Amino acid sequence: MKSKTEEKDGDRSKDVKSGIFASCSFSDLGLHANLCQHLQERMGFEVPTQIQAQAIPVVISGRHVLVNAATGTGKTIVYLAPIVHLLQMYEPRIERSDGTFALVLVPTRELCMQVYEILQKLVHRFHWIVPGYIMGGENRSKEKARLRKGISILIATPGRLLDHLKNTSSFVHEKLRWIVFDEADRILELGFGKAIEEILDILGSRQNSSGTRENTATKTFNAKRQNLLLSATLNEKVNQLANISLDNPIMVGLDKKSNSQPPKSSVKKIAFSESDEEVSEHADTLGNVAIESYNFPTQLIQQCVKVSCGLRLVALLSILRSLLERLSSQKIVVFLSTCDAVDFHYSLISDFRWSANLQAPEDRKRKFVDCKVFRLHGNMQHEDRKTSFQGFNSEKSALLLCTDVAARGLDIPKVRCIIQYDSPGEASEYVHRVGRTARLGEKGEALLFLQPVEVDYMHDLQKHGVSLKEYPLQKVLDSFPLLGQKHNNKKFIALEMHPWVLSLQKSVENFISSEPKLKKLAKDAFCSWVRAYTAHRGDLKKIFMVKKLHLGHVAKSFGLKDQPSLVGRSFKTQEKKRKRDMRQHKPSKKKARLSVKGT
Ligand SMILES: Nc1ncnc2c1ncn2[C@@H]1O[C@H](COP(=O)(O)OP(=O)(O)OP(=O)(O)O)[C@@H](O)[C@H]1O
Repeated sequence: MKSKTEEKDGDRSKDVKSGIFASCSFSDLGLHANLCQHLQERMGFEVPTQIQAQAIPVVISGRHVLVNAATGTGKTIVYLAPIVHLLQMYEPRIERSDGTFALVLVPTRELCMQVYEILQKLVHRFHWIVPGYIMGGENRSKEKARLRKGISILIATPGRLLDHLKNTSSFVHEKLRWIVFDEADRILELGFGKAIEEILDILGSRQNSSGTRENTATKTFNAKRQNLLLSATLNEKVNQLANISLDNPIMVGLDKKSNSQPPKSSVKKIAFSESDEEVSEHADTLGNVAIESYNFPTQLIQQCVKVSCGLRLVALLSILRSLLERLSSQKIVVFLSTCDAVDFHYSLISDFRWSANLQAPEDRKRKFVDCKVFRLHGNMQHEDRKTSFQGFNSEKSALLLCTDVAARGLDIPKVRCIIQYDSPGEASEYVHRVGRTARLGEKGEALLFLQPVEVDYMHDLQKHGVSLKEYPLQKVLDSFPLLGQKHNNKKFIALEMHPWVLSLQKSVENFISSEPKLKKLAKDAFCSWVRAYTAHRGDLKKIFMVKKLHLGHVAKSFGLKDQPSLVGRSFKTQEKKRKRDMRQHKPSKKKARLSVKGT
């Protein structure tokens, strides 16, 4: 028999799910019966989500569309299902020699593989529709061979696509009908703007640069072309992309509750919630589609861990241990700002063994964070990156340490907690990072680490509709027994003096100083972390001020006992080297910033 709490939880989950799923069926949306049956029986999708119910008929109608909906609401099917539906209707049937009919552009390799895998399942009954992918890091000649044979629906990262468009003469795309930009804003943030313009030019799908829409009858714009843009966060960059790539689009998913300015555009707007449905015409250009307030899954618990710099590492390790003790099966993702920081924390967490008794012999020490650990960042070898991502995906209980390379679009089953150990910068990145949990009505929690000097960032997030509760760090620290005894939690004690904190910090420092490789990783991570901290942009510079950092405390947060001046000197040396390299290579400001961020 179910307990009352379980029943309540069940009811709540039903409520959440009813806000996500629509009350119609896939066939009501106009999709082919075979495809609907396949979605239900093979993929387990009983009914469409609300955004699917809203957007699929619009995509089938052939209009250009801009889709905005919360993370994890099923946007991938919004474009893949109508494309498969329309392609399977072609008479005579399409053939491989016809080349590519649909192109899906995504910002990262992991997302490329993920969309490809969903597409593979979706075309299962339509064997004449060939799915394929091309992306950075893969073997070019093998990709050329696959393109020569013909790929009907192609998933691609922008750089590699442009490469093939320029250099692979056997890549047939004359019949291209759809261009989809998934995570459109991220593609542009990663500096692919110029590549996208070139791609649109080569494919003859770019509208004129004056910002006014070209008549679809003009020579460059193919009347049959249908372009789609999707993201959970829209901004001025998407606005620019929309202006150059969409023709008289319909916008689906903008919620009335958001503080968005109504777009001054010829865009038709359809509200996300069915009861809210509204279609309205606006004036001339796409103008301002920036959304200030973001939508979050209602079941997502969002908290903030306020902790001073020197205690960050101990707090992180303790929270991880507490989460894993609370639920034996836990999938946790920790976001860090740089590749070096990922490598250091990965090695530390994988190897650090501990006993509450500091004098205990090595063989009596146990792993402090007892679960499988994975890492993911842009500087890893392509194959390692693949193995790591697939490994974390398939585990029931595991920890992933990563940069923002994992922030977008990734649909990893059963992730219960997102920890933002380093803050995300732009609020839109916060949205995507936390969006890796609480997907499609599942439970999830998100913890954001902030130092006391950074708390203004919470106000910045509040402007975007994010409200954070304080995480009970003291209570968690009190809950750990030292030498078999729990801390007397009736007595308030400053975290800096907390016996658990002191003991753990000392053990971590001893462990790192005894492992030369780890110590080197810690120093590198320290240096790149400080550099990344200086790379915050715009108003965020006033919150994340490097001047306010105590470098000694930063060193402590990497378990370094060295005096800050020593580590600081190596930081200065690296900084000089970086400036010298920059002078030699002269990358654009944007690229320099990205390399500092090092995702
Ligand atoms: N109609 C449906 N019924 C059940 N599950 C669905 C349905 N549509 C999609 N899903 C599942 O929901 C999850 C989220 O889908 P998807 O990754 O497309 O979300 P998204 O909106 O693109 O998220 P993000 O903004 O983070 O990229 C996936 O696991 C997908 O298989």
